Amino acid sequence: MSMFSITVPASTANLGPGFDSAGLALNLYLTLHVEKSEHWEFVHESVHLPPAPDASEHLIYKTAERTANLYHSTLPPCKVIMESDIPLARGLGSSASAIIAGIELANQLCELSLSIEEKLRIATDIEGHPDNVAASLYGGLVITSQLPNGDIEVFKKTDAELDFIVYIPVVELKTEDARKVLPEQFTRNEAAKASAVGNVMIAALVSGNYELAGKMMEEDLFHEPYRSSLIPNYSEIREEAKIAGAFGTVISGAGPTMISFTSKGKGQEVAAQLQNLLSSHQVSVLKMDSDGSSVNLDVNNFKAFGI
Ligand SMILES: Nc1ncnc2c1ncn2[C@@H]1O[C@H](COP(=O)(O)OP(=O)(O)O)[C@@H](O)[C@H]1O
Ligand SMILES: N[C@@H](CCOP(=O)(O)O)C(=O)O
Repeated sequence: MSMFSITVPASTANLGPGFDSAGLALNLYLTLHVEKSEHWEFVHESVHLPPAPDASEHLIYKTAERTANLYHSTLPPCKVIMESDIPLARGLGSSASAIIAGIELANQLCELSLSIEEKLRIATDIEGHPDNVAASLYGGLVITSQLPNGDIEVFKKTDAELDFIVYIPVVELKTEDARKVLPEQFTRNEAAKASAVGNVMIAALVSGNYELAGKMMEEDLFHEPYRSSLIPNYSEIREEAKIAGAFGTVISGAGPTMISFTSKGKGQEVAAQLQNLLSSHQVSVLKMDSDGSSVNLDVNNFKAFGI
């Protein structure tokens, strides 16, 4: 008998030049059903999830324990039944969604009453960058910046008139590996050019000038030039999606999935054309998730368990 469930959306990060800053929540979900138990146990019920490791090795448990410890609290043992639509290590923010789920789990079990800002700060400490975790937590399009004092500023927008097409290859690419190919440093000239591209892209995206936003997405200088060789069919997907009518196509997060932005209602047509060319990719049309993570209490059961 479930006490509560936690739902967390997937996300796409960067949107081209918004490296480690821009994120957008997508309507694929990680769901946890949490039951009281004598000992910790995870049960994975999805083709996207590998067999569950020991609880002590589970990213969600480790995140929940770290969160509880931060507030000098102890997690009561639970059985967690997990379902997921989010493919792992494909650039759709699976680790960020798991981290948000772990924080929400500790927040409920230990009655921490964390604010959304506190959740974001813990999640960013664990993930290393705020883009995916902010999108999964807040929903919508988020533009984030972590300040030197650790505070994280978040701008959120939910009214983008867009469809999103994801091209998911069979192969995995760990974010950790895709970060290793990036330069440690940029010259002032390189940094100025790269941030100018990002500035115009964000201004265009937020103001609804999607033609310009798509054009600038494809001009990224922060990460795409270094990662493109790791991405199956990178140039072909960009070129064919443009011909089919997409505003722009970029690497989703650290890849290997790519994502196109099209006008609302155009997604299916573009996806159908690209799926014909990409027999080994899964091509899907997704929508923005506007709400971010949520917790649904089964009030009767929650009280009955005395938590
Ligand atoms: N629901 C989950 N439960 C446990 N671990 C997860 C879950 N989702 C992701 N992970 C961990 O995160 C890794 C993928 O993270 P990462 O390389 O950052 O790719 P992604 O782009 O999918 O976030 C997986 O290999 C797994 O170790
Ligand atoms: N800004 C990060 C985003 C990683 O996203 P993921 O979905 O691949 O985990 C990066 O580009 O490394």
